[in-house]
Amino acid sequence: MARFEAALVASAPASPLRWQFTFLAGKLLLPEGETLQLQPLAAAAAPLLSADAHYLGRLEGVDCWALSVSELPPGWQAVSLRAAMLAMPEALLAVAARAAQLIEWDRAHRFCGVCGTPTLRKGDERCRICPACQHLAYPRLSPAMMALVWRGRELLLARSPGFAPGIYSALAGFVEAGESLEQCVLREVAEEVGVQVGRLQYYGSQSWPFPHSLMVAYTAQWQAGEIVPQAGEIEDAQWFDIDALPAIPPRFSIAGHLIRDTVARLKSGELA
Ligand SMILES: NC(=O)c1ccc[n+]([C@@H]2O[C@H](COP(=O)([O-])OP(=O)(O)OC[C@H]3O[C@@H](n4cnc5c(N)ncnc54)[C@H](O)[C@@H]3O)[C@@H](O)[C@H]2O)c1
Ligand SMILES: [Mg+2]
Ligand SMILES: [Zn+2]
Repeated sequence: MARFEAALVASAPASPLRWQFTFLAGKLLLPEGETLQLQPLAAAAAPLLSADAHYLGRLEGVDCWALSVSELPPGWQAVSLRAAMLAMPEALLAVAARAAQLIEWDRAHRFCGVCGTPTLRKGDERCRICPACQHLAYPRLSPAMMALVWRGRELLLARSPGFAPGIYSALAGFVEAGESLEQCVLREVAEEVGVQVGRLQYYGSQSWPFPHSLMVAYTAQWQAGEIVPQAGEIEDAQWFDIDALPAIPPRFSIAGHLIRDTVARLKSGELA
């Protein structure tokens, strides 16, 4: 796995190349005409690093920066972050997720949420501070559970209205104030598909920059209840035999990893 060293400021002499994640209204800028492959830029390449760029750290010794621009520089194209991330190598995915979330945080916290005063970036940590009331705004994360419900050789997969046609996935839902992740799994599964689950097993997590989710994924065994899809949230939900799955998300998302790895565990008898 490529080594990424996070940092707030560049500590060593600048590398001749740099990874630069430049955003325009939430879209990622890539040099025109290229495929969706983000390429390291020569240090002097446009768009030049502006003073409010965010230094992210070093990926395999190459400096990584994030910045936002207000108009499209000549010779660049704006592409969807999701589409670009689908084409990125794994190591770059995490840096792109960090870049996107810092740009969104910087954009959404320019004024103090307490007194409305314009905020400033703190020099010693990733934080915006209000010069009037000292209120601190750190980059916001929204924890969200993901649950793959299983029963014997079957998986409970669902689709939300915004999913690509035919795609089914694991259930997902934001953790609410005062709730643990486990309580969120039980609540969201009951709300979204009407069944009760148990034997929660942690699977893994993923930073998900749309716009600032932190996905925490579990497998959960069905305990009771018939599927009743939540109107408005869940377009369809069904039990699928592990040898007859519908189209599922690619391995780019933790849902894609979770479903494929759980199928393997059910087939091997590791999960039973
Ligand atoms: N990486 C993956 O594999 C994967 C797969 C599915 C969903 N997700 C993500 O999981 C997250 C939650 O999924 P969901 O949309 O089903 O959530 P959900 O089931 O809780 O329902 C979404 C609703 O939650 C509310 N909401 C929006 N932002 C919120 C926030 N930050 N905190 C609390 N409530 C909020 C809104 O009313 C929204 O309609 C989303 O960011 C989604 O993109 C990731
Ligand atoms: Mg949901
Ligand atoms: Zn303030």
